[in-house]
Amino acid sequence: MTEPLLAADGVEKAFGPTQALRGAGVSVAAGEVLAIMGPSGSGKSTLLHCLAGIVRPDAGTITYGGRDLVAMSDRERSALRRTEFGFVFQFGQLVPELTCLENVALPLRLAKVGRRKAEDVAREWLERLQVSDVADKRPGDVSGGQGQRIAVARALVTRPKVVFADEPTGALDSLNGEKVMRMFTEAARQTNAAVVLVTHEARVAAYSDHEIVVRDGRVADRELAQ
Ligand SMILES: Nc1ncnc2c1ncn2[C@@H]1O[C@H](COP(=O)(O)OP(=O)(O)OP(=O)(O)O)[C@@H](O)[C@H]1O
Repeated sequence: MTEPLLAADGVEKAFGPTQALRGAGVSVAAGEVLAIMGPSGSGKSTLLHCLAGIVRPDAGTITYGGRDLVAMSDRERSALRRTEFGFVFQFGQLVPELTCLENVALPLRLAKVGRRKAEDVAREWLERLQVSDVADKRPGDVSGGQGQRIAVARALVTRPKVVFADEPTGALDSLNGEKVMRMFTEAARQTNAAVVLVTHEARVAAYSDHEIVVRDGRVADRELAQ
């Protein structure tokens, strides 16, 4: 069995009186795409946020590359998110004032890569996601599917070890949603990144290697996708 890169066990999390997670466990290996499915309010996003070090669980363990994520300081976790994790969300993640190329180059610029080099690498990612033609447009002037492919390029440009995606195709029609998923999972596999994907759509989860179903804050089911 492949060694997990990221693993959670017995994770519990309450928001006031709401017990969002009640002992959830899951693991993902490098190069693997994991889909977290389940009904609305079952705890999918909370599990993703715990795995990504955004939310600290009340109990349970989360290990990333052999390191204890729960024990890390906020500063260490935010450094880890910046350097080793990438994120794709449903909406509003691109900076509207920047061009698509500048948006994709931004994480590299923040990591102190020079402008020319950052833009060269960003251009390669736009090509890979087949959105080179909108490089000089602003996010407000591109289609929803193009915008999500730009968001995927921006998440992958720093070659993160894990990419977290919460309903990345939730705002798209099925044709565009599948195109985004195909390009996203292909690109992630090429870089050997693990992908943790929250979705309620079976056709999106079909791009994963493993699916789990979260119900009432627990992992109800774990099965190999075909
Ligand atoms: N920051 C928060 N403050 C208070 N309650 C929260 C918070 N985040 C989540 N919850 C609650 O925790 C439960 C699980 O929420 P979560 O967003 O993880 O579910 P989900 O399965 O991702 O739902 P959806 O598919 O609707 O996005 C819900 O009852 C939700 O209202």
